[in-house]
Amino acid sequence: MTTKTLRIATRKSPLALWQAEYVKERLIQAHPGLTVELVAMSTRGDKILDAPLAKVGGKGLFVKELERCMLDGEADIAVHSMKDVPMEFPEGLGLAVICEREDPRDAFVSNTYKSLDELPTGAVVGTSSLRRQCQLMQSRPDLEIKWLRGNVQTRLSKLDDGQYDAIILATAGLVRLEMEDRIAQRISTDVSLPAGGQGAVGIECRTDDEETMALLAPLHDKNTATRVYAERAMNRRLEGGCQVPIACYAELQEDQIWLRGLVGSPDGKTVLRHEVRGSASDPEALGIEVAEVLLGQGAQAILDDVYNAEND
Ligand SMILES: NCc1[nH]cc(CCC(=O)O)c1CC(=O)O
Repeated sequence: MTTKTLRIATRKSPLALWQAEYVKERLIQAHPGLTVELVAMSTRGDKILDAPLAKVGGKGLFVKELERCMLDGEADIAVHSMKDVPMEFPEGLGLAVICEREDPRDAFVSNTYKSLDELPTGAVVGTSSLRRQCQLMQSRPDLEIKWLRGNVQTRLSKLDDGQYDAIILATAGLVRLEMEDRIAQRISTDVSLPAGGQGAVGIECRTDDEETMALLAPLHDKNTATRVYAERAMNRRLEGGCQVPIACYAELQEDQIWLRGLVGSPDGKTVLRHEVRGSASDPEALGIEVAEVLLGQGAQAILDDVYNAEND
């Protein structure tokens, strides 16, 4: 029995709160007697909804404010969607645990059409992810991609208003929010390769807080972590910032990792792909290998164009 209280810093969006509650429940299950409190905060990224996210500091913005909360000692841990976690951590903080992955695929959501293939020529599809846009445009250059931001509920209400024929969201978010019935199609990873870390929840804490790290340990899922380490190593080598058309996805096949990576132009006209299979004992090496092949194919020029366009 422990009598400790652990505080979780979290954003107030429904998905962030779900993830924090999930970690809280699992911690209490693993450690009867442990008290877990949520410290919910509105971050700047949640308040500024009219500007492109990249212009208000990127997705990393959400994470930074939670990190400040831990460094100030107002919270002990922060729970994140792994795909939103920047590659580098501030001094004194680190990723302690990665929990078991939910379905990593992108979801096709529509009130009219059952699948991507059913969309008529010129249909309007909502997403603000350059990764999704690039892959959609590659397989369906006739589609019109329209900007879509906000949390999952906001995005769904814009679809329901009739502003889009379909929108693309992460399956994991919809499943967690018990809105699985909104998913018309789980898009094959061959058609839309996910973002690194998509569908996985990670927990960050102070690296000198051994007591907390020991409490978190039972939540770690080794297989998910191996896969996500490979994906993040690729992103890190490509210096994949917040809003870039980079995709990667690792699967385990016995003791092998199969890692697929992609960098493409937002219009889908240039799409570089590479995949490797290799030992699961060194996931980072595989991530770096895929990144270097993509760089050899010209990935840097594509990424530079995206960064320059963003800064216009
Ligand atoms: N970009 C925001 C975000 N961050 C994590 C998820 C979904 C859950 C996950 O991937 O873990 C979403 C929503 C979405 O992309 O539809």
